[in-house]
Amino acid sequence: MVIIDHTHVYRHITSSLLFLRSLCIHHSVSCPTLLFLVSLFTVSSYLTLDESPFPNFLSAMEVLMSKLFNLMGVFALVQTLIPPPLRQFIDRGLTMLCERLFPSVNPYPYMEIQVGQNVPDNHSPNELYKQVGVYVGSLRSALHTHDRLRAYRCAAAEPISLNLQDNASIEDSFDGVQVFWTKAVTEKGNEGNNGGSTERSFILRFLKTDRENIVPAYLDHVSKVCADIEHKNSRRSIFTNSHGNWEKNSFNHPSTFDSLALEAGVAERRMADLQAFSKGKSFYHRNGRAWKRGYLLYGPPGTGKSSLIAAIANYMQYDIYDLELTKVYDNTSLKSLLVRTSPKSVIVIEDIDCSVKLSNRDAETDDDSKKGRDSNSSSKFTLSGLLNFVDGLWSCCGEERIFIFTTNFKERIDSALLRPGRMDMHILLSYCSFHAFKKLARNYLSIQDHPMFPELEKIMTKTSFQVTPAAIAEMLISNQDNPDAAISEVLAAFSRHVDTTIVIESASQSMKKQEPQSTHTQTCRREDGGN
Ligand SMILES: Nc1ncnc2c1ncn2[C@@H]1O[C@H](COP(=O)(O)OP(=O)(O)OP(=O)(O)O)[C@@H](O)[C@H]1O
Repeated sequence: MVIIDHTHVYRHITSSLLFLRSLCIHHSVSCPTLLFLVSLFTVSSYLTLDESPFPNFLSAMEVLMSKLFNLMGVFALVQTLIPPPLRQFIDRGLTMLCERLFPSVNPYPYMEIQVGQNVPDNHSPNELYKQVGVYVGSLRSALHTHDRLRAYRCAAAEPISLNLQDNASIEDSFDGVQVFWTKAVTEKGNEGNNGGSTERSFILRFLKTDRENIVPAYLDHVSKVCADIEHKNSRRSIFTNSHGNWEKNSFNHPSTFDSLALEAGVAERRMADLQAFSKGKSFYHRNGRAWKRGYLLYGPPGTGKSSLIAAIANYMQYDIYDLELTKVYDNTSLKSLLVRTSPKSVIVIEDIDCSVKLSNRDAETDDDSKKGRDSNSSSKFTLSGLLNFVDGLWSCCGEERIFIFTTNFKERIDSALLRPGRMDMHILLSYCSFHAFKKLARNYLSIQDHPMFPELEKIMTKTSFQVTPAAIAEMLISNQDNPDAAISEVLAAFSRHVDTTIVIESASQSMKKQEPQSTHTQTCRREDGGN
């Protein structure tokens, strides 16, 4: 009696199936070849069995599978010995034979798309080939499933990129569909002679039934991911306008949301807003809005407006276009500058109230003003030109852009420029609070707490004397190796003013009774003449 170990048989079956699958996928073995092999096994099993082929189905299967398994090993060995062109020839022949014999059976369920190094007609480099290389190297599965990868770096400052070894394959999925990439390398011409050449390509393989889901959506996805990676890896640039053109420079400002001393929760809210913006393409399009965002940063000098712009650009990994309005000749050149900005960029106009005379439209009286012109200069550039720049038909000729205006005097800016849609958020950057001070102390002095903190907090909340983060930063920098001295200096600066402030405040209050006046103006004046 034959005792059959069922587990043994199942294990054979499973491993054989897995082996078949991997042969199909990674080694371009088509179904006809496999059908041929399996038939060969069946016949050989039939011949080698003592009795009828099916005296006991499971024992027959066991024999069959063990033979199949052995032959697969031999096949894999032979496969390495057969040159690829001959292998492809045999495969094609068997595929055609199979299609003739069994027209209703799909002998090769996979579809392949070859992405070559060059465009076939004009031999120019195939951009998609480069993109696939970047994409495939970025797949996380590459690190986990491959023991051998290639690493390269194009320039010293660029990050390291990974890529597949020649003839290696990798699996990916898109919208629930499984696809496989193979980095194919074919030798052409006489090997070893100068006339021979190497043809490289990526081959995308997926089930024919998935073709509708894959082409072109998946290839578009590959291009997009590659563009994102390249954008992320590229170095930031800052552009400034000169003679109607943008001049490019590399942007290395180190400011980040972490290095900024802001009020509690401000950095987090800004980052959340920026994140929502960067992911909001479909939201903006669905609602018929141009995919752009406008921020007005206002507050006294030295409160971090420029630093916040740099932090935003670094956080979003956007380039900066620093628009100098005094160098813009007319509305047409403004428009042409706008058209030449790239997507994923921050367009900045600093100190918008001082750049050119863009006074309140309602208050414009003379002839030039009626035409919307800046009467103080030879410029034909107008306020309405600027309004259209930020939120007109031309403002949406590039996508994913952030407009940022800064000013020390928000009240001087025309309300039309500040309305939502142009400046969506107005962000006040103000004098240094104790919360912001602690952040500066953490960044500049590397301390989280200090015995003098409670006293400093008390004084900072008690006095209306205000100091900008820039001024505090200076005190900390000059004592960066000595936290005690640094905190003492800040404490002394506030203590010196605390009495003065009380005097000024009480004087101010008594004056207010006669004629209302801003305490804020008093404290600012004190700071100007400070120390
Ligand atoms: N909130 C802040 N957090 C950290 N550093 C700051 C902050 N504000 C100012 N600083 C420091 O002070 C210096 C000046 O800041 P910044 O140029 O950003 O100020 P600003 O508001 O743009 O000034 P202005 O209105 O004169 O252009 C920078 O070196 C920056 O490091």
